[in-house]
Amino acid sequence: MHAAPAKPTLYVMKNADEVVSALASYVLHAQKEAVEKKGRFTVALSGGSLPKMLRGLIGVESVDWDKWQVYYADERAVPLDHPDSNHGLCEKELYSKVPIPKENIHPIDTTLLDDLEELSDAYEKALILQFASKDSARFPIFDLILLGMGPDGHTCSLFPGHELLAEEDRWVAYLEDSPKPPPKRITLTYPVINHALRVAFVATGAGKQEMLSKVLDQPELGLPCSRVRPTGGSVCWFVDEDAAALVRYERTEWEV
Ligand SMILES: O=C1O[C@H](COP(=O)(O)O)[C@@H](O)[C@H](O)[C@H]1O
Repeated sequence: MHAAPAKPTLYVMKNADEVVSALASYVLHAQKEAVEKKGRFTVALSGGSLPKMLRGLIGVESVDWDKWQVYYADERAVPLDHPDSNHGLCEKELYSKVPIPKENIHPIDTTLLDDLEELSDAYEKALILQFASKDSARFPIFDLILLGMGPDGHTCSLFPGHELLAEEDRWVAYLEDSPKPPPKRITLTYPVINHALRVAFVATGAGKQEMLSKVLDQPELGLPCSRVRPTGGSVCWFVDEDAAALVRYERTEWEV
């Protein structure tokens, strides 16, 4: 029998700083559980506003950085030092400030930037190496996927109305028509996101109010963020009061 898709849990904090510390405890808990069970912690990070929100982990002794294996929930097809690179942003906001081994970070292969099919296939192969063969595991099971919510309700590089919302087979897909620049990107697909053990969204600020209410209060709209419903895992939202101002969805008290 298949597990039912998880219902989102909503944690609302007073402000962005409280989101940062709640998120740090949540990530640490996920890390501890994963390392105890498997000796490693597989994480997919987003770009945008997310990397900065991980600052609560910087300088924390109980983070086992050498056990982290970091991938990207989505990436832009640009060189790693380009201002649009999600990897570049994570480097600036996180990796440069913590002792994470370079070999545990898995960026895209920038020799393949001219051929997006090759680029996404190569990223899928990198996942296969980490998570066993594609034949033995239908989809990889990340310990944690950290996501943001764009102003149009997109997450990863899965945009409203885009054909990739219907992808059922590939682990990593590409697009050349992202409505948000840059147009060329690769992204994890829903089957991968919805097989993760934990998925956490982070959204702060009044600019996210309307979209957050649509995503949580009107899932029937089918916005990309609303389609994140892991089966066998959990999905939660870490937001601040500014972002949650219009949301009617039930809140859950955050317990450290
Ligand atoms: O283009 C992207 O946007 C989303 C959302 O960004 P945010 O700045 O509104 O948090 C991000 O999660 C994704 O990784 C990125 O490529």
